[in-house]
This record gives sequence, C-alpha cells and structure tokens, in this order.
Amino acid sequence: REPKELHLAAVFPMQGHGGWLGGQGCLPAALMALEDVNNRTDLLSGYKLRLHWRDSQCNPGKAASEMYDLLYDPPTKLMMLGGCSIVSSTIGEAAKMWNLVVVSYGSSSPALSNRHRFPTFFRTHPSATIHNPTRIKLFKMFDWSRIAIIQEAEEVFTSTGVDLEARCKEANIEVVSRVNFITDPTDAVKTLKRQDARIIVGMFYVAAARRVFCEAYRQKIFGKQYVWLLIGWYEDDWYTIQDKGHNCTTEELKQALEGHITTEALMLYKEENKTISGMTSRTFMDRYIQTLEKDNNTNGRRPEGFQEAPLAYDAIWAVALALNKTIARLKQRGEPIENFTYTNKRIMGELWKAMNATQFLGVSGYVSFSAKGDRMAQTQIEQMINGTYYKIGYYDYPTDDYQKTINEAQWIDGKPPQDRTIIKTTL
Ligand SMILES: CC1(C)CO[C@@H](CC(=O)O)CN1
Repeated sequence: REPKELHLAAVFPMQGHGGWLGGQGCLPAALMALEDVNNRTDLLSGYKLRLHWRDSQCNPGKAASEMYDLLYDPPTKLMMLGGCSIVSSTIGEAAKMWNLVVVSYGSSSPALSNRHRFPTFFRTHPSATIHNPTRIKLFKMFDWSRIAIIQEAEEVFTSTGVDLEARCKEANIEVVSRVNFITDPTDAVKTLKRQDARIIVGMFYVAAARRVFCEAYRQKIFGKQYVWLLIGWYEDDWYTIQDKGHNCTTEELKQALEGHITTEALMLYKEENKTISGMTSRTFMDRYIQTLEKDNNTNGRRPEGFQEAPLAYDAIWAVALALNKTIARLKQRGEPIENFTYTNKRIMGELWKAMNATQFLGVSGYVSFSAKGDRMAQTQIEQMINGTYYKIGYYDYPTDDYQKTINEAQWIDGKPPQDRTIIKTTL
C-alpha cells in the first residue's frame, strides 16, 4: 500500500540583505534528516514526511507572507519550522491561530523564551542566555566577584545582559557597570576604564567586536590586569579582517585580544557514540559536507548556517519523533492524524505534549526542551593564545559539571588577574 503523506511547512533564510542567512547551511541538513527519517521502517510506519519550504530572507514580513501561502496552499501542514529569531517571533506568535507547533533550528533570541507570547514554540538552537550560567561558573572558578558588561544595542544582547545581571545578583557578583553602544564604542569603553573594570563581558556582533578591540587597544584596557569574556561563534580569524569600521592593524587587535576567553553553545555532539539516526556526529558531518560539495553551490567554502546544520538535522528528527508518538496516542482512541486541521486544538495538544517531552541523542547532542521550549545544551569555553583559540573546558549547567581539557587557562602573571585594584595596606 502506498504510504500516506504527512506535510510540514518551513521557512529558511536563503538570500537577502543582512540578518542570518543560515538556511544555506541548514536546508541541506534538514533534507538529509527527512530522507533518513523516511528510510526508517520503525518510525512513522505507513507514512512519509514531506517538507514544503520557502525562503524567508530572514525578513519577518516575507516570512509571514510565505507562511500564509504555505498554510493556505493545500495540503494541510501539521507543523512549521523556522530560522532567524526575528522570523520566529512572527511565525511563533501567529502559529497559535493555526494550532501549529513551531520548531526553530536557528533562533538565539532570549525574547523567544516566553510561553505567553509563543505558547507553541520550541527550538533546537539554544537561547543566547545559555552563555550566562557558564560565565557565572567561570567567575566563581577564577574568584571574580566584580565584573562589567559592554554590549551592542541589539535586542539579543540587551536581553542576555539583563539575564546575566540577574544571575550575577543571585551569585553575589557585583556588576560595576553595564554599558551599551549603537555603533561607536568609544564612550562605552571610556566608562569601563573610568570604573576600573578588570573582568569584562562583551556581547556584540563580530563587526562591532573589531571596533571595540581597536578602542580597547587605544585606551589600553587589555593585558595582564584584564580578562575579556566574548562570544565564541565568530569565525576563527575574525580579528584579521580589515573593515572600514576601525583603523587598527591586525597586530594591534591581536595584542588587545591576547588571553581573552569565549563561551559558546556546543552545536555538534562531541562524543563518539552513535546518535538516534545510527550515525556518529562525525559521520554526520562527513555526509553533510559531501552533500554540500554535491550541491556545489558553495564551491568549497562553508555556507552560512554550517555550524547550525546539526540543529536543523535534529529539528526534523524532533518533529518526526513527536509525530510518531502522537500517531500512537491518537490510535489508542481511534483518531487518525489525518484529522488534524488548523482549527483542531485536540490534536495540536497531543503534538505539543509529545514535543514538550522530547528526549533523544541527536547529532547536536542531547535534545530536550525547557518548559519555555528552550534547547538545553552544553557550552564550550576557549581561550585565545597568540591569535589562536584553544578549548579549555566544557560546562553542563543542569548538572553543574565543568570538564577541563588538556589546555589549562594561561595567564601572563601565571595566575588569573584580580577583579579590582588591591590597595596594599601595611598595618
Ligand atoms: C549562533 C548564531 C549565529 C546566533 O544567531 C542565530 C540567528 C538568530 O538568532 O537570528 C544563528 N546562530
């Protein structure tokens, strides 16, 4: 008998002006997962998953229009996938009107952790706030209880800064100042200097990072008395790119960046054991890279979204597993999944419960969601020594487990800088 078809809607940010065009790297991974799921006989037996996708251009308006077409062009779609945070805000808020569960493979904005605005939203991409428990862990490990925050005026960084301040308060860590800048960081850096900040968390996109560190070099807030904690998902040689936003040399930036620490969410499972797909994460990456080369529209360079590809692969698996579980539960009361309509709350309720209970080992690591639909994930800590990043540790917040690697953190004086000026008083 021909398998029946189950249909998914999706938007991927492919072309467009700015924002994250990670659909280029994520769509191939999602299609790989669709093929793998459909080849499984022990999953969705009697059904085939079909993916109907459009280009959102990481633009909420375009995404809304494409979502409308995807939903009103037959056949009925059971769930929807999305990428950029600003697109997920739009489709995540609208989805409840169609009783659709939404899963995002590429949204980092903390604003999306809001069950009031986004009751049916889940994401395999961790929120940007995932860095914060790791930052607190590092403050405690190196005995820093006085820190400062400098951030680019972007919603994702502002809301992450608010979350970090709240966690610092809970941990009795003083935030001497939290400064914002829109494009020119000069005044913000001056404030850090005036406050004698020594342990500085910087949250900005990569172009702003080059401007901040040119300013830090000029105002000499780097070196053995300072530690900067940055975001780890810039490309490795990000500071060598000469853009018109700053007029420092690569050598000057490299000096200012010496010894800084980065935190980032792990997006590729780092152990060798097999995942739910039967592949190890290494096998997945080999296959994924072959797929990219076959598509040859990337001519050898990594497309945007390359690092988030495991999240897209696992998002399709999360959807498939939730559908599988829902079909089994509906069968118990003799209701076929084909009864799903955009006005049918009951079936969406089953899908939501199944998605909420998701627990599997994916190529991006263990996939499970918090009560707000946020991805639980491990973080990776690196330190830049002489222009190169070295992994120094991994942190798992739920278990408070910090694993050191063979690379110890290096300090110019052989010990971590202090978080304030120590006035030596000879009694
Ligand atoms: C780590 C990064 C680059 C953060 O932004 C995400 C995109 C977004 O949140 O809109 C994609 N992944």
